[in-house]
Amino acid sequence: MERGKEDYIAHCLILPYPSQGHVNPMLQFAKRLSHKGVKITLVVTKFLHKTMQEFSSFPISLETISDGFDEGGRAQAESLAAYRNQFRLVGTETLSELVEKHKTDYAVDCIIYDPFLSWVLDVTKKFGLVSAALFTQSCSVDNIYYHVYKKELKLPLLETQKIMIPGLPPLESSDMPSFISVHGSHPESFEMLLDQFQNLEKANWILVNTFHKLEEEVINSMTRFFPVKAIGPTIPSMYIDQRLKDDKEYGFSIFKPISDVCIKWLTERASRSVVYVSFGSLAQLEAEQMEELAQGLKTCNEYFLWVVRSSEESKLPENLSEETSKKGLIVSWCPQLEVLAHKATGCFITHCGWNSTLEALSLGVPLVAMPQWTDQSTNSKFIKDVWKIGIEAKIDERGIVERAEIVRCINHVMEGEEGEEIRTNAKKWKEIAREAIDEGGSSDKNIEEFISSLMSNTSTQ
Ligand SMILES: O=c1ccn([C@@H]2O[C@H](COP(=O)(O)OP(=O)(O)O[C@H]3O[C@H](CO)[C@@H](O)[C@H](O)[C@H]3O)[C@@H](O)[C@H]2O)c(=O)[nH]1
Repeated sequence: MERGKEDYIAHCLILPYPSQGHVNPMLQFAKRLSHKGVKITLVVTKFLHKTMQEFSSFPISLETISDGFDEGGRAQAESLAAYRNQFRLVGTETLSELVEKHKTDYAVDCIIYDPFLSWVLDVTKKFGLVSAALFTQSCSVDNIYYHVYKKELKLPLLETQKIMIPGLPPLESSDMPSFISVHGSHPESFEMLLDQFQNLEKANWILVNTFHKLEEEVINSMTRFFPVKAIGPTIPSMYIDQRLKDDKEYGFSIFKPISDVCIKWLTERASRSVVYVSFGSLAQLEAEQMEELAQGLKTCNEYFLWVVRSSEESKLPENLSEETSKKGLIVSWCPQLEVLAHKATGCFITHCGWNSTLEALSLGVPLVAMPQWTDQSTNSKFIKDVWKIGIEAKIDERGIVERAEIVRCINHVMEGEEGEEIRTNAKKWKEIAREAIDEGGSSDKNIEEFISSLMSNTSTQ
C-alpha cells in the first residue's frame, strides 16, 4: 500500500556535493533516517544523475537539480571557483523549484546539506525549513579549518612549528591538510573548505560523520562554538551488526563495481591473506608511484586486490595483470564495504580518505597509510598515533613510497609481532564503532534527537 504524508515523521531533502566521497556518507545517513520513519529525497545534480551506474535505495526517492553544467559537471567549468559560483546561482533557483513542487504533496520540512554548498542554508531560510549541515570529513579536520577561518591559526606555517589547537594533539606542519601545509596549493579548494563556516552559526543542526569516542576531545572542544552532533559512522548496519540485511546494497555508484568477480576471488582466499589497495575516487598517483606499488605487491608474501580506476590504468606497468594473475586481482572499482568486511581481507593500503578510514576502522581492518592530499595526512596522523590502527608508509626524497617500504609495511601490519598492537586496536575500534550506532549508542541518540526535533517542528506547523 502507498504511504501517505501522514505516515512519515517529516520529509527531508538531502543534498550532497556531487562526488563519490560525499554522496556515500550522505546516502547511508539518509537510509538510517528512512529506517526510522523519515521520508527522504536524495537530491543530486543532473550531470551526476546521468553518470551514475546504479541507484537501488528504495524507499529513498531521487530528484535532480542543476549546477548549471548539466553536460559535463565540474569538468565543464573553467575553474572550481566558476563551478561553485554557477552552482550557487542555478542551484538556488532549481532547489527552490523543487521545494515549491513538493508543497502540494510531501511538503519539505528540512534540508540536510553538504557545507561545501553553504548557499543551501539561504534556501532553507527563504522557505522557513529546518537546516542541517552534514560534514563528511573528520571533526579534527573541520576544527583545523575553523581555526584557520577564524584566523586563530596563522598561515603560512613554519616548517618546525608545533601546532597547538584546542581539542587536538600537538601537530606538525606535515600533519595538517595539504592545503595548509603546502601553502598556496589549490587555493580554490581551500577557499571552499573555509567557506563552510561562513554562515554555519545560522544552521539549526551541525552533524558530523564521526562518533563520540573516536574524536571525543575535539567534539567537546568544538561544541563551545557550534552544537556539533556526531552521527557516524555512516556504514550500513548490514556490515556492522548484520541486522538489516536489505541494507546491503551501496545504492549509488559513480563507478561500476566489479562485485561478483571480487567477492568470488576473495572467497577462494584464506582468512586474512589479502592486501586490499585503493586510493578512492579522486587521487591520481604518479606513474613512478604506481610502478613501486606494483613491484611491492608483486614481491610481498600476500595476495592483493588492487582498485585502479580506468582513468589511472595507463600508468600500470605493462603485463602486470598477467604476471601477477596467480596472486593478484586488479579491478576498476569494487564494492569496498563488502571487501573490507570479507574475512579474507587482512589489511588495507589506503589514501586515508575519511570514508575509507572510517569504513576500515568500523570493520576492524588494519591500515597502511599512503596519504596523497587534502585531509588525508591529518587522517593518517590519527590512524598511526591516536587510534593506532595502522602505520604510515615513509616517502623518499622524491615523495614516493618505494617498493621495499611497501613490503615492510605490509609485513608489519599483517604478520609481525610488532603489528600485534595494531591488529588488537583494529578489533577494539570495530566494537566501539558498532556501539556508537547501535540502538541507544552515542550517535544513535543524536540521530533520535534530530528526528524528535523534526517531529515537534512539523507538529507545530
Ligand atoms: O573501489 C572502490 C573504492 C572506493 N569505494 C568507496 O568510495 C568512497 C571513497 O571515499 P573516500 O575514502 O573518502 O575517498 P575519496 O573518494 O577520495 O573522497 C574525497 O572526499 C572525502 C570526504 O570529504 C575526503 O576525506 C577525501 O580526502 C577526498 O578525496 C568510500 O565510501 C569507498 O567505500 C568503493 O565503493 N569502491
